[in-house]
Amino acid sequence: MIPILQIDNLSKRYGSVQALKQLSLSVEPGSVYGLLGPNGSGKTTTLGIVLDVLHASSGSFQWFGEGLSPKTKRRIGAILETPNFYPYLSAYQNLQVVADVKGVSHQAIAPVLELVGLLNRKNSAFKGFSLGMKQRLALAAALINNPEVLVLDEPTNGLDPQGIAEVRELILNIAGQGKTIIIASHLLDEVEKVCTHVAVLQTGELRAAGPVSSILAKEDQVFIQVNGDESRAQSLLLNLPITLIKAERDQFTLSLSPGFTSADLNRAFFENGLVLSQLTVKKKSLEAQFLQLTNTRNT
Ligand SMILES: Nc1ncnc2c1ncn2[C@@H]1O[C@H](COP(=O)(O)OP(=O)(O)OP(=O)(O)O)[C@@H](O)[C@H]1O
Repeated sequence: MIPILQIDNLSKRYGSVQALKQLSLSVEPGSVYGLLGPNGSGKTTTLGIVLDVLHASSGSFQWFGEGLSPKTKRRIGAILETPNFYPYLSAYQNLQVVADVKGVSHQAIAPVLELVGLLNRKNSAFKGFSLGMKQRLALAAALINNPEVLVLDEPTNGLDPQGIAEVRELILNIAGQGKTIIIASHLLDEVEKVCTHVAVLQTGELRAAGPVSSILAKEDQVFIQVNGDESRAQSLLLNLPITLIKAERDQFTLSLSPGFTSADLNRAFFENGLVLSQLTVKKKSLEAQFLQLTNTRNT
């Protein structure tokens, strides 16, 4: 399958600041892809480059397997900054302006207002909107030409808890319609709640990337391969203090309950006459490391 976005060895230097170092990642269709990192880790720089607002120092990227062109740009909707609308125009009138700029029929306005929950406020002036409503109107504007991908930079920044919940729910709704979404966020909690995949950035370097469930796993995960009787291994595992995450022939991924170590697991197999040909522990430390980096869970 052709990735929605493929980034290869992207680097960016601002004078003496190396903002991005050899970043490579791939966003698959239908995913909600989080770029997670503390302030200054290079998220906005990455989005700026792939949206053609900034130039990379080196490296390349492709959208839909092609270079960026007016045609590919039309397939991407983006909100990079706090949205700017005309304060005295209504939500509907502001979207008329956006529709005209993008060459879209005004018939597209009502459905996107409905999607973001602002249809009943369509005649209210923008200046009276809460920050959450302003952000939802920005999402409506980004969606008006029905793009395949939505790119959002810190979409819940500055919102109150209710606004945050509304915008996150809306993002999930939009993803549910089959759109691919790329979100930059410094909030681990946000990425866990909204994203299917994550790339963790620190000072411009990729620390880890993959499905959220494996990258931000709560427990240490242990991968084992059994030499010999797979079904006996299965039944032994059922009687041990572990949670089975994945079983594939003679290979098992599991998490250990507190107090039960990988040495205990190895001994249990040995005592039951089964030999492990491989035992690898994937530390949960990424979450711990990330929390240390950002020093917060939800600010
Ligand atoms: N125009 C610029 N000139 C010089 N340095 C810059 C410029 N823009 C960004 N930087 C630096 O590049 C690094 C990456 O910044 P970037 O804004 O991409 O990070 P970020 O993860 O998006 O953080 P934030 O959420 O704070 O925007 C930082 O060290 C930042 O200070």
